[in-house]
Amino acid sequence: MGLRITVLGRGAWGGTLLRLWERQGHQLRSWSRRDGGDPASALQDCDLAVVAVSMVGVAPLGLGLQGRWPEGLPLLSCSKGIDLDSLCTASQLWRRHLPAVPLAVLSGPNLAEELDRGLPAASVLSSDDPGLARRLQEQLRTPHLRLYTNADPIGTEAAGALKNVIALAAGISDGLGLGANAKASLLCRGLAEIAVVLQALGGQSTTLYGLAGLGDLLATANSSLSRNYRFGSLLAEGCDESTALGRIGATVEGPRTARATLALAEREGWQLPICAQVVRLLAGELEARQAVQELMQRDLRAEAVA
Ligand SMILES: NC(=O)C1=CN([C@@H]2O[C@H](COP(=O)(O)OP(=O)(O)OC[C@H]3O[C@@H](n4cnc5c(N)ncnc54)[C@H](OP(=O)(O)O)[C@@H]3O)[C@@H](O)[C@H]2O)C=CC1
Ligand SMILES: O=C(CO)COP(=O)(O)O
Repeated sequence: MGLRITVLGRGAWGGTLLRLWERQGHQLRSWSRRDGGDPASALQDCDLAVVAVSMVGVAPLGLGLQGRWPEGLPLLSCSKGIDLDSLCTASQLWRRHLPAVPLAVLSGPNLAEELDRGLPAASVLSSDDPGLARRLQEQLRTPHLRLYTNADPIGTEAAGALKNVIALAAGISDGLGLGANAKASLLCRGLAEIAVVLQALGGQSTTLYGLAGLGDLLATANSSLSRNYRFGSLLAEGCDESTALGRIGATVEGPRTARATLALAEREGWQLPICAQVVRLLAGELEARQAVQELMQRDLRAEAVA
């Protein structure tokens, strides 16, 4: 039997998920900020709430729904990033506002446009509650979207957030025409930076090499369908942040996530050189080629991750 699913946030990703599951025979309803109205009313009499708003929308939405969430209604969080104000992932914010909500995270190499075209993809459903993850895996899979489970929501989110920063850097590298060696080196050292954050936040290293980590990094760092990658190539052309954001005209999570991650890194004493150069570039402190040069000239070290 089909589920009654409410999608909160009908942007590119929310819209794609809506169409995907509607085709599977589920009953879909949605709410988006541009509709106005009360999101809580869209949650009445449904079996699952899927949240696909940008990271900036998570905290205000959580605040607005606090104390008004239907008891026992599971929430599937699909936002990828680290919130700049709280330095939290989406599920950490949801836990703050809705402490008792049954919570799962969806993340993986899922460029919306490819899924809309009916191309095959895989993704991971992550929850501290293995029963919830397995139930959603069974109910939400489609012939074109193969779902796996894991029990590492924080690692899954850390990987999904940080890959956007590295995909942005990959767009810069390709935009500057630095070649395959540079790109491969950047992705490897980028993966090492993702590992630092993931492990420090309590995530599991298997997640790093799974769909939400390496999988999503490969998809977004190699596709011009990725807004983060395209944003990076615009920086390489010499655009500043606001011009590049204006040209893309949709959510680009990498810049805010890079700033939030660097704030965490400064607080916790992590070394994240690529992320730090992205933030300096965004601030207009240096040009893209100079950022690369400085990365190449850092003190030599062993390859170890942390
Ligand atoms: N596009 C993709 O391929 C994928 C995206 N994601 C993630 O999904 C999230 C959404 O991305 P995507 O749909 O592509 O982005 P879009 O820019 O297409 O849409 C953004 C969505 O967020 C909503 N939103 C923004 N700010 C607020 C706010 N303050 N309060 C409430 N809602 C808000 C928008 O509402 P409205 O337009 O109604 O104002 C819209 O529904 C991001 O975290 C992204 O990383 C994950 C996997 C794939
Ligand atoms: O997360 C995504 C694909 O998995 C979407 O990437 P962009 O936000 O860079 O378009």
